[in-house]
Amino acid sequence: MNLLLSIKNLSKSFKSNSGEIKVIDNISLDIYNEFFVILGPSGCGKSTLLRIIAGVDKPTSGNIIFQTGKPPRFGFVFQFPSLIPWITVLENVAIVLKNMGIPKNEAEESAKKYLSIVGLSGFENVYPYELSGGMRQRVNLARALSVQPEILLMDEPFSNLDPLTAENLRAEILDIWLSNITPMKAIIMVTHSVDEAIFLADRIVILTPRPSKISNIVNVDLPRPRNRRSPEFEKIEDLVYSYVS
Ligand SMILES: Nc1ncnc2c1ncn2[C@@H]1O[C@H](COP(=O)(O)OP(=O)(O)OP(=O)(O)O)[C@@H](O)[C@H]1O
Repeated sequence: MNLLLSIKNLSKSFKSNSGEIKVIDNISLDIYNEFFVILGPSGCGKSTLLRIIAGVDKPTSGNIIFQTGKPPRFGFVFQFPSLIPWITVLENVAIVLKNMGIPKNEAEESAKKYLSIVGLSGFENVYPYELSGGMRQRVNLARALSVQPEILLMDEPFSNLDPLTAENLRAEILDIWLSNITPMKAIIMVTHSVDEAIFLADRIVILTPRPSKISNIVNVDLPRPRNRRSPEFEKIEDLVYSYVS
């Protein structure tokens, strides 16, 4: 495995009316080319950690060292897709590429390609309000993939979807990840679902309640697609639950 980034002695506090709230307490982690999941209870600081990795928030102390010496290209998928309502699905993806300076035709061709990868061929010319929640999240994913990220950051991407849609999308993200059709070297995903973490991850870091420290790191060395009913899956589930509780 190739090391991509090292989180070194990272702490984060926020100022509030009642004083300082410490959210992250001295976390150090190495992330390799892997599907890496950050698991922890609500409010422990998972999203904050993801935002700091992305460079959109700053740590109070500590830092992140990128192996290449500079931050890689990130793609983001958040829990709630933030699509622009008055432009089509195709334009919602292409706009990101046009903003990067890619010419209109090329941006639209590329947007079509990524919409097809996420199973939305034929929906290019519809508007976001015409889509189901799952389809909107697919557009979000197409948009994140279209920038050809080296690291895809996902913050609870399935938690606002119905169970069946969430399960389909999990399978598709795994397919995309395993097929190497994109230059993605790692996926870093935040969740509070133990089941989802074990289903998807190569490794899971389990955080404690706020201020979050590392409780444990678990390797999920199971072949894919994973069978949730297998004794091996259940064994890891028991182990992870023993660390979260
Ligand atoms: N900009 C901010 N200013 C003040 N407090 C903040 C800010 N961002 C986050 N927090 C606080 O930091 C804590 C951690 O928030 P964060 O969203 O990182 O947690 P989380 O583990 O992702 O939670 P959840 O699973 O519920 O989404 C929370 O108590 C939150 O209120």
